[in-house]
Amino acid sequence: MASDYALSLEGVSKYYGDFAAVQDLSFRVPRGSICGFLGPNGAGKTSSVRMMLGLSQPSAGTISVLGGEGAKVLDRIGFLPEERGLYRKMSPVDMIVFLGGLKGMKASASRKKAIELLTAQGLGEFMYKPIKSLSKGMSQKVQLIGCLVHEPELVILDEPFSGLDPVNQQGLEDMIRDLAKRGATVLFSTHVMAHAERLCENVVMLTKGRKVFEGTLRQARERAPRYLELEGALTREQVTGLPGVSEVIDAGAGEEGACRWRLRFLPGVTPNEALKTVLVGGLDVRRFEAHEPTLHDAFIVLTNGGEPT
Ligand SMILES: Nc1ncnc2c1ncn2[C@@H]1O[C@H](COP(=O)(O)OP(=O)(O)OP(=O)(O)O)[C@@H](O)[C@H]1O
Repeated sequence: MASDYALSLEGVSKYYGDFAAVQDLSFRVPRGSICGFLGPNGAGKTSSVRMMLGLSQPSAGTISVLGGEGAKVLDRIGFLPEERGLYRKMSPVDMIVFLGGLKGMKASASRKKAIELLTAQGLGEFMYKPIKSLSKGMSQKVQLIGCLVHEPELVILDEPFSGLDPVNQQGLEDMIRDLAKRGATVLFSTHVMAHAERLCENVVMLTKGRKVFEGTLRQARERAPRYLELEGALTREQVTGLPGVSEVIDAGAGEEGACRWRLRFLPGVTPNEALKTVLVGGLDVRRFEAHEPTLHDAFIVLTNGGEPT
């Protein structure tokens, strides 16, 4: 029976000399899912991706890709590297036919697919012009289409959103969703949490080569503290005494001389009890706002601001 996982890493480490770029990394990506591979600069994302593809060998541990090893299943993988590079004098169609050929596609089949995908991505009028006449966003789309032309089962995208404007970022998000809809597995690396928040079921977070989190978006957000902001004629003593409060931060002056307090809560405690006490107790509150943590909040906590915990 085929494995339920498109990608599986077990105890993987990568040393460059004495320096450990990746340490004891284990995680799995279910088939047909979109996985965000998250971490600050230098976390070890690219080093890990290169090992998944068989472009470099792990110093320790094992990697299974589509039931085999990266180098053996390369034809079933689509890869967008962080460093982009296209032949500037070639046209998008010829470039994509060339890239399809590297994956064993016949020129007639890849040409048909290239025209179809370029047209769908709004590049119809540029498909026979030299790539050097395209904008950066357009070139990036061409490179992405080049890595998808052979309809790979697993798509690995290293920092695919970097250098794209918001409209092209949105277009790329749509392309990633479409890939998953047709059954492909997508893993993309990024340090911008908003993309992962919109796209992923599961995320893996790395810091300084070590995994600090693996799980669903909801599980990640639960790791960040919630907070409640209260504005009114309230003293620090009054808000500190509310149920479940772990920390009180002065958030500056509110309107008409009111105080603004930001309250953090003990792990697992919701702000509900504190709010009830405020309202039932008749405290002078003019405004309140409960803040649900975002993936960005979770990233800051889980990566300890980029330092290992
Ligand atoms: N070939 C190499 N030789 C020595 N050190 C390397 C090599 N490649 C990467 N490193 C180091 O390993 C660490 C992880 O780098 P890597 O490129 O994997 O991180 P990353 O998470 O992809 O970072 P970024 O988001 O900045 O691209 C960094 O400290 C980097 O300097």
